[in-house]
Amino acid sequence: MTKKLLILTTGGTIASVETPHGLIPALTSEELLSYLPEIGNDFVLTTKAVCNLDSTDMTPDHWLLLARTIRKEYEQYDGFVICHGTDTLAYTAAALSYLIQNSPKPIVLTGAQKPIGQEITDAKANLRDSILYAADSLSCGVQIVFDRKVIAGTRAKKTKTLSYAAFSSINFPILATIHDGRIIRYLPPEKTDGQAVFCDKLNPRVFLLKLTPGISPMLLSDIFRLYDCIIIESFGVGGIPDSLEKELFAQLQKYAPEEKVLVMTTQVTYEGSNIGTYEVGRRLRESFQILEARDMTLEAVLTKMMWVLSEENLTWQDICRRFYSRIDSDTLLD
Ligand SMILES: NC(=O)C[C@H](N)C(=O)O
Repeated sequence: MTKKLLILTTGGTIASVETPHGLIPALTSEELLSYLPEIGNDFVLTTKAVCNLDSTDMTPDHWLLLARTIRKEYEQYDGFVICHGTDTLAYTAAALSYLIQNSPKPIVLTGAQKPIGQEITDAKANLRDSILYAADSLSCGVQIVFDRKVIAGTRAKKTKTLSYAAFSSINFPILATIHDGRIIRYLPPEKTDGQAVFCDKLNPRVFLLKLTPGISPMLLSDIFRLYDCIIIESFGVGGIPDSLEKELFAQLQKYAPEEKVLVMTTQVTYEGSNIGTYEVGRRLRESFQILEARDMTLEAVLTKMMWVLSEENLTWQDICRRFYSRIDSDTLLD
């Protein structure tokens, strides 16, 4: 049977045109697809514009809108392709991985470094590969297809600003590559027979504090007052500098661990954190109940915490269980 796919567009470079003020997303979803006239012979493709933004302007509300749109259309289609700007694509992919879990149908995100209307562009190949991947019977769950690579939705990070190879899979193997329309899978997908589980809430009050040498503790009390979760992006495997420790510990003592959730992660891209390694980190772990991101990407930690804290009245045990639970127990994805 011919596969029916829904192509959702959100803007980004892929749909942008050159203007005197710089690139602006302007193409309609039909115009975008018209650049691949031949692909309509093999699949039934329907397009729908969700928004038309540079992905700099995507927010948690847009992630919820995308999840709601897919939920509404879920039964009508065999798979979904989301065209998205590359700058925050990894955040959207991670957010959708938590908002739509256990999906037997593929939800593929793609974009481009060059607009689809330009003579030299990666947009057509990325869009074509995404459609092929979303139409393949073995595909399932949330993934990014970009520059011939298939990356798990919670493992992608934009690591190049200009190159076509814009995304890397962090601390996890690439799931597949696509060459001349052929999908070569490195990890066999575990297709679930169950139902997709949709979530329609996120808690956006999650703050990222990136440590810099000699950082001032001045803003800590405001951050703790305004946010429900503080992610500290530490330097290496993890540690709290002297300049911050006194005020951080004072703030943590004021709240129960479930009131203000502290998550430790690292600003180093590969190999993850381990706060227990050095004295500068272990003191924190021995004094307070905190979460550790270990090898997760920042994009995944931030969006997962928004999902974890979307439920009300969670105990510390509930928070730990939700944060450390794997969204896919077979492939060990957090
Ligand atoms: N390549 C791109 O798509 C970058 C663009 N600024 C965006 O994220 O929308």
